[in-house]
Amino acid sequence: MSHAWGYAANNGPDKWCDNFPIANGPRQSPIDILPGAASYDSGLKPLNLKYDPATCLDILNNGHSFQVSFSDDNDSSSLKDGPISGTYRLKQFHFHWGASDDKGSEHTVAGTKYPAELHLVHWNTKYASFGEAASQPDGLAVVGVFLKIGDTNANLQKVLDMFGAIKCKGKQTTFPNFDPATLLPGCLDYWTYDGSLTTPPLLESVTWIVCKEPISVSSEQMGKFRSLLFSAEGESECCMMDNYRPPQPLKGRAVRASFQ
Ligand SMILES: NS(=O)(=O)c1ccc(C(=O)N2CCCN(Cc3ccccc3)CC2)cc1
Ligand SMILES: [Zn+2]
Repeated sequence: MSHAWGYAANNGPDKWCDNFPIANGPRQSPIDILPGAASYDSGLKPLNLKYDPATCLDILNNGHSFQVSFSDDNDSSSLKDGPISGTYRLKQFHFHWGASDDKGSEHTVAGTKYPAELHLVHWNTKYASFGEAASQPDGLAVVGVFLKIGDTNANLQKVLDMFGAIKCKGKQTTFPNFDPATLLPGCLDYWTYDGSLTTPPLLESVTWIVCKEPISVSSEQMGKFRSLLFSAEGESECCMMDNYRPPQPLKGRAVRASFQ
């Protein structure tokens, strides 16, 4: 049976526990990050991100967000060091955003919501595939980057310019030679904690790495995000917005900081 989960009142985050009881589990994401309660860990290494634009494949409207997917049959685009051991390969990146600029991020910082949040999804190569890794406690590492209203982001605009081809759920088009490193902030200081996927199946397999520094996005660019549709061609149009899960209980977890 396919689970028709979404972000509406009848199928949104408050209803996900009906089909995915792990929604009330011990290591759910996102969380509200309290910088004053995070403990600086001098043992945390700098993030070692290596991305090859040649691995960029396509862009897809999956009905919940849009995602840019990468070929992951070698380590050309991968994450090492930081809080993790071994090598994690980049699988895809996607975003979450709000109906207005005062909300949209999944993680919050001392209650502050950003208008959007980028997730770069990586899987642990000690497992055979993303799908296998997604069910393991150390299977995934997701780098989260906040978007903050400011100057137009020319690198992000390259992604937004593809939206005409993926307006509706299920639409996909090729997207060669995009470098996801251009979406990273200049400073890679981060918070890290053990968490989960923020969408069903909400698997508790994610080492979260949330960058302290946001990247910029203009208010007009945020409007472009909201021009995508949750709905498929021929269905009544439903604008894609507020596709974020609110913060979940910390349940005793430690949040570590890579910076003082
Ligand atoms: N917001 S986030 O936490 O960064 C996030 C990261 C990844 C996905 C993701 O790619 N998907 C699509 C399909 C794969 N499933 C896992 C799976 C389920 C069944 C059989 C194998 C793997 C996960 C959801 C979603 C959300
Ligand atoms: Zn996400």
